[in-house]
Amino acid sequence: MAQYTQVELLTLHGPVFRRVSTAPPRPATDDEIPIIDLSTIDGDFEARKNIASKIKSAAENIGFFYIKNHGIENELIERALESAQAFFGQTNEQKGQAHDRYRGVGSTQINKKETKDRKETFFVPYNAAYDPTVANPATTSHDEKYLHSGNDSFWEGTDHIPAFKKTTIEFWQHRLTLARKMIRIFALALDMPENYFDEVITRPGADGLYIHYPGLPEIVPVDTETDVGIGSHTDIQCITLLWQDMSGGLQVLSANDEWLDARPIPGTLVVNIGDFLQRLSNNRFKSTVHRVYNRQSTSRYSMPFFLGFNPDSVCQVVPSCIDDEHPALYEPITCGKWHRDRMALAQGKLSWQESDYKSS
Ligand SMILES: O=C(O)CCC(=O)C(=O)O
Ligand SMILES: [Fe+2]
Repeated sequence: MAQYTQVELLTLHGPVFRRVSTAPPRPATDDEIPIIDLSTIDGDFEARKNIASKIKSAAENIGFFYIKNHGIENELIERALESAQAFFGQTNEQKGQAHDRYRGVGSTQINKKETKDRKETFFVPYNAAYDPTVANPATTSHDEKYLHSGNDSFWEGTDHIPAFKKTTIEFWQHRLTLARKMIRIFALALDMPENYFDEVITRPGADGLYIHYPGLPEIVPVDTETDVGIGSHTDIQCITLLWQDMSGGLQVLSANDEWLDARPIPGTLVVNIGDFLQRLSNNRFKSTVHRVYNRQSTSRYSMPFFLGFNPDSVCQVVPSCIDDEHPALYEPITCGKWHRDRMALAQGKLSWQESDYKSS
């Protein structure tokens, strides 16, 4: 008989409980987490519709899939990985110099019912000055100023790492370009015109991260305070593009309440849907619970990229996801407010009762 436990997630509607099998994670089959080939993404419309139909089915089922032939050169990924390793290889004091972009091991706890996260992170938020599609980066709205800090001084603390800034920005730019192409495919997958979301991704939330999960001997003895790499959670914004090294450890909660290993596959990125896109799709596309364990002796590195929509654009449930049987479940809202409130909730600065999201 299968045994179950529960995962508790903090959401803006209050806590949500998910049943989870206590069985160890098992490998996902190719049907469960499919590999989708993007080699024709720049081809004709029929080819893009074909990709969209595969993404639609993955998005409606598990909310996770791999992409291959995604157009980001392996050479660039290797350089980015070297930059991440050089950054995390510094002393804590040196890492602290990139202070507002660096979070140390155990400084976050994404799931309050699990342990602190045994990972360290460096992140780069959206900056119009690096966005290849923005002609005049100087003009920013209030919300953009909040999310997209133009304060670039943190790079100074990384000056001594050769090409760190250049490589990090280059990798961020390529992922932004790919994420925008993916959002056009997602519009098709939602049975909308391809350009449906174009106006809300002109200056989007776009956070590029380097993550290091230290190996176990680096924390002696085994530290029960920081057992999980990153606790069970869902991503906040629209889509996540994730590069992971060959360590393994990323686990995805299936619709049957089982943990599945999203095993590393060379040449691929993992794509998953976040809560904001789930909301806009009236829950048709799934924002799926996932977590990372790194219980081996060696480091695990990953590089996620989180795409939201423009923080000040009001977005409503996509019309194709509403009909008589499926009325809109959610009010229009900006991705900026959604993101800010979710981050505040995660940091304990907002309790769900205070928020505007309480269901009546
Ligand atoms: O490191 C990974 O593989 C996943 C990280 C993740 O889920 C996150 O940062 O939201
Ligand atoms: Fe995540």
